[in-house]
Amino acid sequence: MHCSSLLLEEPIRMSSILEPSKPSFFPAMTKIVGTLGQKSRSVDTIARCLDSGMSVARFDFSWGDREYHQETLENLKAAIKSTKKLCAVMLDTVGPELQVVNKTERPISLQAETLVVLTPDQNKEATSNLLPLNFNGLSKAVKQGDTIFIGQYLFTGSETTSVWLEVTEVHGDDVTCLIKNSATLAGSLYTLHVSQIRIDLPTLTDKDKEVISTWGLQNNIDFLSLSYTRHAEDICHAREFLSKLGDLKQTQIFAKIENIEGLTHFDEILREADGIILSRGNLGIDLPPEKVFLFQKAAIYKCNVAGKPAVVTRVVDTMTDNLRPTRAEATDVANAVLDGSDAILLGAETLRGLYPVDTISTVGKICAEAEKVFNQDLYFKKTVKYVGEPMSHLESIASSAVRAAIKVKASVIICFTSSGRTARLIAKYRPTMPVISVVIPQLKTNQLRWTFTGAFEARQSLIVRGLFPMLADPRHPAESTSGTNESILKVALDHGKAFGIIKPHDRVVVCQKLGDSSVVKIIELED
Ligand SMILES: Nc1ncnc2c1ncn2[C@@H]1O[C@H](COP(=O)(O)OP(=O)(O)O)[C@@H](O)[C@H]1O
Ligand SMILES: C=C(OP(=O)(O)O)C(=O)O
Ligand SMILES: [K+]
Ligand SMILES: [Mg+2]
Repeated sequence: MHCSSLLLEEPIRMSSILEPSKPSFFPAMTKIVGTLGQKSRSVDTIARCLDSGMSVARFDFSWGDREYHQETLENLKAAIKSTKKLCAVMLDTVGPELQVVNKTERPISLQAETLVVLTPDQNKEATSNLLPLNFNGLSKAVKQGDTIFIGQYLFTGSETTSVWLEVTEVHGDDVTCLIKNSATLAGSLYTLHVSQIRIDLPTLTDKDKEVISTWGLQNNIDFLSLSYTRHAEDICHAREFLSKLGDLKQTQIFAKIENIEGLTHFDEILREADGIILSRGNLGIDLPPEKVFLFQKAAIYKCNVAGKPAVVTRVVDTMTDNLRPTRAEATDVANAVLDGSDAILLGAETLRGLYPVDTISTVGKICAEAEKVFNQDLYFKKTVKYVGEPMSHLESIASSAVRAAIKVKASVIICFTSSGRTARLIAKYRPTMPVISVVIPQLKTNQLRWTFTGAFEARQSLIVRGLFPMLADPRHPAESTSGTNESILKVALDHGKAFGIIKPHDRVVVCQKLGDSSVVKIIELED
């Protein structure tokens, strides 16, 4: 994984492409977020997902109730225990998502060139010419000629179960549309998307607030995935809401950019958010297809230079039903890694797919191959130039640690961190070797009870490219004032050896704060 000799910007010997990859004890540096649901909720399947490289589990409240998701989460906990693999928890909100309500769950066949009426009257039964919605403001939001898309939850955009409509008339609360392609809507949950309009619904809905303050609080969620983030204020509101919920003030907020409104406010959203999810499913409907790549490259660049994680969705849709991705999908995953993304989010593939575990391992393998040819040198220079001078003390130390590690061909960087800040700054410079971030717990009190910090910080690094957290023993002194306190370092080295990433005679770069000075040191191991 770490000593790459190939660079895409240089001529590659074609036969070298076929050389087998060196066995790696570590999964890819790029992280995998899996959406857990019907096909990925047993303890056994989740354990295999963890073993294949999933490090964040997404629970999407667009569907399912609290009890259902709690059962899945209990299974996740059991799987974490049996595999000894850490996994973070992400709660995904419903937000202003428009849904077709099909209470009977009978399939509805829609015929091209016929008319269908969209109504807010949810007491009506869904039929081939009438579709009830969960929203009563559609007729005020659309006009004749607008394009509407309806697809099953986690649609790919091209299946025979998705339909495109054109608005022909608006009367009262109802909207009449011409069906552009024949399709059969099967199942109970259908998402409706109107291209490029504003939906007058709050980003954090009452249902979302209820779920966060019950399920979210009970389970100490690491990430809130804020669906349809459209403005920076959406993040501020969500942050304010979380701040009143005890430990959830530590929850990180990832803004999902799913429409043009979010895209146009990208810079202000990035300033407030802890990370970004490039929600290509919905955004791919809102944007003309020829513009999607441009958004992806521009957004990932901005996340990279800000040092905030970028997560890309909808990568191997066809693996929902197939054991192998298409060539286009396989290339797309690699390109996401080359663009600089931190993590890949799997949706339908793990939720209702036939091959959740194979999907994770296939995506992981593609990521690992792409990481080998990632032009770290170019990336490093670009980032240093963007940051400019004078650099902050910590940023200078972090970038120097990465530089030193590459120069001496270190097998791993070990960093000590409490808040996670140092680890994130090291990851920002995209080292080619894994970073073991040793999270040093701090004891804190609220006058009633003592608690240790560190668990959130460790799990939250599971979405950052290259970071592999390790929780330090709280009995070790948190404030190490002398270089002689090396006991935690020894534990970290042993951890790396046990995982097979550190071998005898390897070089290791260590980045730590000692008293009020920061040090980068290079150690050469004996045996
Ligand atoms: N070898 C070590 N053993 C124990 N603690 C250490 C060692 N090296 C550094 N530390 C402690 O780790 C903590 C790292 O936190 P800090 O430097 O504040 O990072 P961040 O800003 O990322 O939270 C500090 O409290 C530091 O004293
Ligand atoms: C992941 C996405 O959103 P959802 O929450 O609807 O799956 C997406 O739009 O790509
Ligand atoms: K959602
Ligand atoms: Mg979406």
